[in-house]
Amino acid sequence: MTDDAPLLSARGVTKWYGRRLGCRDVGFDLYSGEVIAIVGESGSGKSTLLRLLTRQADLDAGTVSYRMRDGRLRDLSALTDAERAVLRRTDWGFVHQDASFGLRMSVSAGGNIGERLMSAGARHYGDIRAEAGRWLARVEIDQARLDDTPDTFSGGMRQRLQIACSLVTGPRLIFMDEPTGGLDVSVQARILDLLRGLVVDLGLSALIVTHDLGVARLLSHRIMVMKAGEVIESGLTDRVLDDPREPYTQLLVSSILPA
Ligand SMILES: Nc1ncnc2c1ncn2[C@@H]1O[C@H](COP(=O)(O)OP(=O)(O)OP(=O)(O)O)[C@@H](O)[C@H]1O
Repeated sequence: MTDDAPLLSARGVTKWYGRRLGCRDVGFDLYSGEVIAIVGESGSGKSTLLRLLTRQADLDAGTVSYRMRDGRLRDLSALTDAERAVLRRTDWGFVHQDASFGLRMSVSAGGNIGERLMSAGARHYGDIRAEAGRWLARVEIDQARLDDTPDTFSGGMRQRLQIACSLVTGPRLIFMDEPTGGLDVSVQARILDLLRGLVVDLGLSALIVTHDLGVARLLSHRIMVMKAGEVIESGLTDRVLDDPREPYTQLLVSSILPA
């Protein structure tokens, strides 16, 4: 397996909720160092797709494969629960819109980062605490807040802490679901700046679900546009946003549709 092989590969990914379509026949390859944004209006299937890719929900049809650290592309369905858990704890990071999905709100900031480090095998208390402090600084949270709990943090600080927790184990792939949703515009801008810097510095791959085309423009190399559960257009971000081919994408870009 060469480095040209995709990191994540989806084929024919399909999910029904009873008779309601979640998503249908989605296929794409994500390469190392690449950021793909999944955009579309509310209910178009973005979060469903993300849950299927991370195997938080079962597929009705299709496959999702991931290139493991040993270079082998493995079908995620063929992994044991333990192997999937290791991926989630170490090689994948998650940033949720709702920080309470990604953080333990009554555990200190240092404890949140430390737990993730320990689940990846770290044992030495002093090292864990030092690493947690470094990561707080890296996401621009005052290290004096190391022992404070996230329920005393602002929304922006919680997102920064989620980012620190997800990156501390050196993951290769980050999944983000509306990472700046619900934040003030100025707070959003600073977090997007931080994310953009980290993605570049660490050479991360990421999949970002967003209804905000500005977020997609700033962070992603490629875009997939979803409508009613299907990917109706995909391509390089600038091409899709500056020269959308599908009438639906044109409406989305001109903000006529509620994104
Ligand atoms: N757990 C569920 N049970 C039943 N139907 C669901 C479930 N989750 C999603 N759906 C349906 O699947 C379709 C896609 O929803 P999904 O949440 O993936 O869209 P979305 O693009 O992420 O929307 P939003 O931006 O509002 O989160 C919708 O019709 C939704 O009602």
